[in-house]
This record gives sequence, C-alpha cells and structure tokens, in this order.
Amino acid sequence: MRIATMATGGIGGFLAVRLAKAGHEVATIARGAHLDAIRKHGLVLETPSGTDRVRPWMATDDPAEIGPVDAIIFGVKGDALPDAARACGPMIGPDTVVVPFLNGVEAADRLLEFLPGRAVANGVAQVSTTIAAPGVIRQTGSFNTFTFAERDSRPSERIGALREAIDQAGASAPATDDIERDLWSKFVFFSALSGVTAAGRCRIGDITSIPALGDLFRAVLAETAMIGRALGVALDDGIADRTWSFMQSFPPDGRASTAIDLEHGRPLEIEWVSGAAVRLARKAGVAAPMNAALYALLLPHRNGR
Ligand SMILES: NC(=O)C1=CN([C@@H]2O[C@H](COP(=O)(O)OP(=O)(O)OC[C@H]3O[C@@H](n4cnc5c(N)ncnc54)[C@H](OP(=O)(O)O)[C@@H]3O)[C@@H](O)[C@H]2O)C=CC1
Ligand SMILES: CC(C)(CO)C(=O)C(=O)O
Repeated sequence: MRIATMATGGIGGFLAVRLAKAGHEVATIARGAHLDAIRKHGLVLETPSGTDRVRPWMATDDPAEIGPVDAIIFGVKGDALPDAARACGPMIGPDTVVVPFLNGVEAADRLLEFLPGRAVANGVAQVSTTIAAPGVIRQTGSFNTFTFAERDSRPSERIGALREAIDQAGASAPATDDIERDLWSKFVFFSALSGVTAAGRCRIGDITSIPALGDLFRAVLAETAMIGRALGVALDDGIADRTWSFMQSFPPDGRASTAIDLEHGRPLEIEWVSGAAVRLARKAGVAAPMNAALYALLLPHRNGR
C-alpha cells in the first residue's frame, strides 16, 4: 500500500517504521530537525525488543510532493489538527482513507471541517511512543493496538486492507463493530488518567495505593462513562469498575502523556480531553464536576511555558 504519516511523531513514526519494514511505500511527513534526521539517517524505532531503522519511500514537509495515497495515518496533537488536516489535501484521492488516532473523541468530526467526508474514518490507539530525539521514535512497554473503522463502523475494503497491512507488519489492528464505543472506552480511562496524573502530578502507583486518589480516579471514570451514555454511546454499566480493575495491572510509574507534557512545559491537550468531557456533558445536559475541576486546575498550564 502507499501510506502517508501526517505526521511522523509517536503514533505516525511507530506505524511508519513497522509498515515500511513490511514493504509498504511509506511517505513520512515531518518538519525541522526531525525531518532532516529522517532524510539523513532514516527513521529509527527503539522498542523494548530491539531497534529498527528504515529509509521511508519519501520524507518531506510538503504533501504536494507525495500526491494521492491509499491511507493517511493521522497523528498530531489536538491543537495542530486544523493546519495538518488542511495540508493533507494533495494526498487525498477518490478512495483515500484518513485515520485519526488522536486522544479524545472529537478528531474525526473535527477533520470533517477540512477534508471530504468520504475520506475520513475514525480510530483509537493504545500504545506508548514518543519522539526521543530527531529521527528516533521510542516505545515504552510493548502494548500496541490500533483500532479503526469507517465512521459508521461498517466493514470496507480500504479499512480491511489497512488492518491487514498493520497486522502483517507486527502491530495489532483488531476488527471492531462499534468504533464510537471503542473511542469512548479509551476516553473513559484517559480522561481520568490524563486529568489525575497531570493535575495531581502523580503516577498510577499513587492512584492505586492512596485511597482518596483512587476514589477521585474512579469518580472521573464513572462521570465520563455517564456522559458517553447520555450521548447514546453503547457503554455498559460495568465499564468504570472494569477499567479500574484493569488499571491495577499497569506499571506503577505509568502516567498520561498530558502529565509528561506538563513536566516538560509543553502545551497540553486538555481542550480535547478534560475540556471535551465538560463540553460534551453540557451538550448532553448532564453535570461533569470532576472533569471540570481537573480541567480548571490544568488551564493555567494549557499553553506550556
Ligand atoms: N504517542 C502515543 O503513545 C499516543 C498518542 N496518542 C495521541 O495521538 C496524537 C498524536 O500524538 P503523538 O504522535 O504522540 O504526537 P507527537 O508530538 O509525537 O508527534 C506529532 C508530530 O506532528 C508534527 N506536526 C504537527 N503538525 C504538523 C504539520 N502541519 N506538518 C508537519 N508536521 C506536523 C509535530 O511536529 P512539531 O514538533 O514540529 O510540531 C510532531 O513531530 C495525540 O492526540 C496523542 O494524544 C494516543 C495514544 C498514544
Ligand atoms: C495512556 C496512553 C499511553 C495509552 O495509549 C496514552 O494514550 C497517552 O498517555 O497519551
């Protein structure tokens, strides 16, 4: 397949290396020192099980050089979505699929403001990756699941082809019959993890060992699940308890990317996480005091330093 990564950070870079190694024509969109390093030395992926280096089919900051592709892996931070989406125009052909993997539940709807509706699918990523240095993507832990589908969750050839490509490249791309539910299932977890580990400057081990912090975390889980249900998402009543049990097996030093961004003085994605929970609660006509408090605590740091 011919696949572009817009852009080639933690998400795009991880999949770019896997897919290029499996023989696909991968065009990596990047800029600045990261692009220079990819052009000079290739793109490197460091994982707990080893390091891979690939020479992408193309490395550029100009999507017009690439032209139409079969699929665009869309992974930029929430605030960068409008510019990155506009820049995708030259890569969109009649059957190109754009799969967003941004945290939150609004990326696909936001993409529709900039791209033809037929191009936009929906997706959610469970992986922990970052740009460790220009040209170098580093994965923490070994979990990597990329769940995606057409926006109405109906099977399609183009989604099937991309799933097969990702699966055969050694990552996991399971089928789903309800992508909205999958997005919200992660959002329930991530709204709590992002809000609590960032606002509380703490880690998973603190949440599982300090009862008052655990209570707060569980209250956010329950609140976000309630918002989803109020909006008609098929989240069952057990999701908050299941997510809490599931979290007990996580590494105690784990925390959300939001907490790491806060520590490094980078802009925070809170508008698309705690802020989104508050906005969506308002839309559904329900209260979201937990998410509202976490959002307010993080607002002074929203733009980084
Ligand atoms: N990485 C992970 O483990 C996970 C990430 N996510 C979500 O996925 C999304 C992407 O995250 P991630 O991949 O980690 O982000 P990164 O910050 O690692 O990568 C984003 C990259 O996009 C580049 N970029 C942004 N806009 C443009 C543009 N217009 N043209 C060229 N390059 C551009 C940035 O460059 P520059 O630095 O120059 O701005 C940066 O290199 C986020 O919403 C995140 O929350 C979800 C699950 C896991
Ligand atoms: C929690 C995690 C690592 C799960 O993929 C994540 O999405 C993030 O921290 O941004």
